[in-house]
Amino acid sequence: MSRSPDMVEHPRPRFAPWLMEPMLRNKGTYMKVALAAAMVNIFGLITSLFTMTVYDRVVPNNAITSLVALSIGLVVVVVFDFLLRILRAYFTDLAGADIDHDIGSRVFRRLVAIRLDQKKGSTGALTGMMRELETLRDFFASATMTALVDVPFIVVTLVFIAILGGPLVWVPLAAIPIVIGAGWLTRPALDRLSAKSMSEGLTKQSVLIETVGALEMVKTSGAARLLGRRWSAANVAHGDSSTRQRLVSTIAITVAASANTLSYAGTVVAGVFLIADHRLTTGALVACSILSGRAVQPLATIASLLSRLSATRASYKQINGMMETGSEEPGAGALRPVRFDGRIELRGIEFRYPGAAEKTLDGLNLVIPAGQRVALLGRIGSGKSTIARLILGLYPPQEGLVMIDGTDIRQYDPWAMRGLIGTALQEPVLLSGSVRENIVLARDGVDDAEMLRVSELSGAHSFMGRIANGYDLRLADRGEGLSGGQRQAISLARALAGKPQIIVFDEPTSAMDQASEAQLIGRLEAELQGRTLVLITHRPALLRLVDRIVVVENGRVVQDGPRDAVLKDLQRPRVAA
Ligand SMILES: Nc1ncnc2c1ncn2[C@@H]1O[C@H](COP(=O)(O)OP(=O)(O)OP(=O)(O)O)[C@@H](O)[C@H]1O
Repeated sequence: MSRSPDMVEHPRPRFAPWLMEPMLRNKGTYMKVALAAAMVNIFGLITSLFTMTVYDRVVPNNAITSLVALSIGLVVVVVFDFLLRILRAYFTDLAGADIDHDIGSRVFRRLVAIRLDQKKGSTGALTGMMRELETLRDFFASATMTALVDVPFIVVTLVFIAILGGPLVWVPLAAIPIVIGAGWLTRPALDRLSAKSMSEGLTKQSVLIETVGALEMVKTSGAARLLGRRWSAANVAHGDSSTRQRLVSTIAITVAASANTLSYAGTVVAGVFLIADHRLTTGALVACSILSGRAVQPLATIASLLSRLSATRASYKQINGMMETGSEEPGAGALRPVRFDGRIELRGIEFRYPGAAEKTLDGLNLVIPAGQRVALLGRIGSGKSTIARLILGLYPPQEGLVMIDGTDIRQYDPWAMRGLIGTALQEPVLLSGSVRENIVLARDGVDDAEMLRVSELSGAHSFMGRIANGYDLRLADRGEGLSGGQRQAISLARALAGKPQIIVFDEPTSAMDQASEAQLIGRLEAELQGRTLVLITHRPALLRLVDRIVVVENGRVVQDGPRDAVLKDLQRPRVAA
């Protein structure tokens, strides 16, 4: 009788697809690793048989001819063993590098697509988490794979000992539970300490990133003392938990090492009695003592892996948390517009930032017809930049709709949609690399001619032209090496490149002098004809660019009309209530 599909339970996979898929893709390579590892184990057994034969047959009979033959055989085994070990390491690294590359790109793609309203943790914590990928890759892709192949050979080795040495097999058998027990007993403490140590490591990283990113401010505002305190507190906490974590894992690893020695020595001691009873030859004893060490050895490796398992699990949880955070990655049915007319509508918007007590936008309605140029005015903190963020789909509103060209923007592929909107936000953030790269940003359809055109428009050309190799000038992180106004001009050029039909400018000239601003406005007037402009500004001069002014207060539109009428009204002296 066939079961209905609904009755079939689908257990949650133990590991997430971002980890499993790249590993399974390398199945073939791991099979080769397993084969090489199996051969290496078999060679180990052969070596012990060689020793036994030498002790039992060659030494008593002084059989030099046999010794030569055996030695030649052994040399062949050693050569193969050498080659297979190298191949094993090579294939493991090959698969590791492939997995690393695959997981790395998946995690990076996800990081860029992370939904800002669901993002948790500071920049430092997020970058620290990327470092955890190393721990994860190393565990899953390298060491564990090799160790796992050795495990079945524990049984084979024990069977060999039982055949050669009979009851001697009880010695390594007794050592095995000790190793496993030490591993399991220390696990809970290790789990706890690993998670603690990792989160404290991330705190350290956060302080560091914040300090390095704001070095100029740290020096000028005297923030070094505050940050120094935070750094040493994070350092002490991290040092403390790492020391404890290492201590516990050392205990487990050392128990395994001691069990290995005990197993070897115990076999020798017990073997002496068996030889006395004529139940064992000297050669068999030597072979058994070698083999008993080999039987426990993989467990020692596993004990050390178990001690790393906790750290790996903590890293896995951390990265998986990020991978499961809401993503902007578009579904299969997402719309990918190639051009906008430029009509923007915000309908009944209620918006509160995650964790904020107050609503930032409260019942906001705004329709901007295609091709209209609108300024958003309002006091600081009134919600103007938030409106821009909502139009760009950086945050979804809790209530209401944001539409472009009559379509709810949630239906658009966010990357495709933002590619059609020219955006210059309040903080002009440049990247390391050349000025050219900063303007073009590897976008299709922005060639050198377009780059020069927009640089002239934004005013960037006036200073880039004066610098030798202007556009190939390499900038340090965040565009260090350029003035605030220069950075702003480059960020404007970036926004204008490709002639987007919709432009969103947030304080685009705040760092410019009046003359540069006036020239820019003159050039933009012609450029922005027929395009939709959302301009957020406190600078009156810029209002020349717009047809309409919308005044925002406490997240609502309180005034809206043609530019001159609203300006006149705003300039009228207010009568105190
Ligand atoms: N990422 C954020 N998380 C939480 N609250 C935020 C965030 N960004 C802004 N806010 C809050 O939202 C409110 C509106 O901010 P917004 O940046 O939209 O103001 P604005 O009108 O653009 O101000 P300004 O003219 O100073 O740029 C502010 O009270 C601010 O505290």
